[in-house]
Amino acid sequence: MQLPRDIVVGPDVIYDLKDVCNDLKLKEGAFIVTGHHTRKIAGDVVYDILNECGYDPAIASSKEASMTEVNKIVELATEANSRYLIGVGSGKSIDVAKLASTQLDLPFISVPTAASHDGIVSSRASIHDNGKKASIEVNAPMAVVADTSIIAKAPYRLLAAGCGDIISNYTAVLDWELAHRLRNEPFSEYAAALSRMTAQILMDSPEDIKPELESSVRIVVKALVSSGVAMSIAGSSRPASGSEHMFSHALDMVAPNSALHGEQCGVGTIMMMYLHGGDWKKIKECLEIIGAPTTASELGIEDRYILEALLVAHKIRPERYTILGAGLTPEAAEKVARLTKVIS
Ligand SMILES: NC(=O)C1=CN([C@@H]2O[C@H](COP(=O)(O)OP(=O)(O)OC[C@H]3O[C@@H](n4cnc5c(N)ncnc54)[C@H](OP(=O)(O)O)[C@@H]3O)[C@@H](O)[C@H]2O)C=CC1
Ligand SMILES: O=C(CO)COP(=O)(O)O
Ligand SMILES: [Zn+2]
Repeated sequence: MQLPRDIVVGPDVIYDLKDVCNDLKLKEGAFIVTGHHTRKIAGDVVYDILNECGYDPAIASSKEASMTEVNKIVELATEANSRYLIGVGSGKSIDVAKLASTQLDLPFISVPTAASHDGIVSSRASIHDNGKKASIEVNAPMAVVADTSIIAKAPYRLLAAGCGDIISNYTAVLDWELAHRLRNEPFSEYAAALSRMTAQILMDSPEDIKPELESSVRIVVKALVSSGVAMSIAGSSRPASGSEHMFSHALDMVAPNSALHGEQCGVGTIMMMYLHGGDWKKIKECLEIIGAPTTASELGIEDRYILEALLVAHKIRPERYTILGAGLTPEAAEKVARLTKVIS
């Protein structure tokens, strides 16, 4: 099991990066992978911090989580003789840096600028290749530096999306238990309990999550860290990714304009909880309090794509058994989407 050695969360901790690097015996040879927006927000700050220490860093922006971008970063980091990689930004930049560092067999540090997904700490990378998204086992970050002052200034939509990604742990664990019972799939009680407890913390007090509040960011970041740790314990994304994630991945494929990963997973959780016979109304209510989308129109996605995604979701990852089983009939898909008021 791989876990980060240092996890630093709090206001202005980006300026502790030098100490974190020193603790890990990482000095010269940083390669910073950042995004187009997040470069100005934090990528250049990280560059300046390391440059002022005389560590001679290199920096590149990545535009998408694709194998093309991973190959580009591997090439640039090799040319620069880099000794470690730092992913600074959103889910896509972090995933690209994570996979590139694994391919190069170099240490990786995660510096998220938004609390929008639990990949900030996980030993997985979600990368597009040949039109399909793959969840790849990678080395976990050696350290995570989550500056809550930066994250609190990110658009609130990103924080609400992170809550959707956490709440989705409920149905992910139910799917995992189902697969364990029906298919004798290996199951970790500890990873499942950690994942469920993480979702429970948010469900118990969703009103604590508010825009521009450093305390809200701290709650969500800590939950995302726990969720990522649960994946590392399990050695797969099972504790945090079930049928609701398959629905989100399917939506990414069928909808012309998909929404944020965590937003789609939250809406997926409402519908998958209905299929599990659980309290889907509570999930919906909790997302509403947080201010995350609960309907197709709030996602900015037409109803017909929701139905299309529901029909193909079981094919996204056939080896991962979930409540979707061999797939929904068109009538069942329409029923779950209408009853849960995801479509009107
Ligand atoms: N590896 C894993 O275990 C997991 C991976 N994922 C993956 O992560 C991705 C989703 O990540 P997510 O972060 O939701 O979405 P994106 O990576 O699509 O980022 C959304 C946008 O937010 C911007 N952004 C980030 N931080 C800030 C900020 N502080 N201020 C202003 N804008 C900001 C980004 O800018 P910029 O253009 O600079 O990037 C980007 O345009 C998906 O590809 C998903 O599959 C999700 C969960 C787990
Ligand atoms: O998004 C994830 C967990 O929140 C990772 O899951 P996937 O394995 O579905 O990419
Ligand atoms: Zn997710």
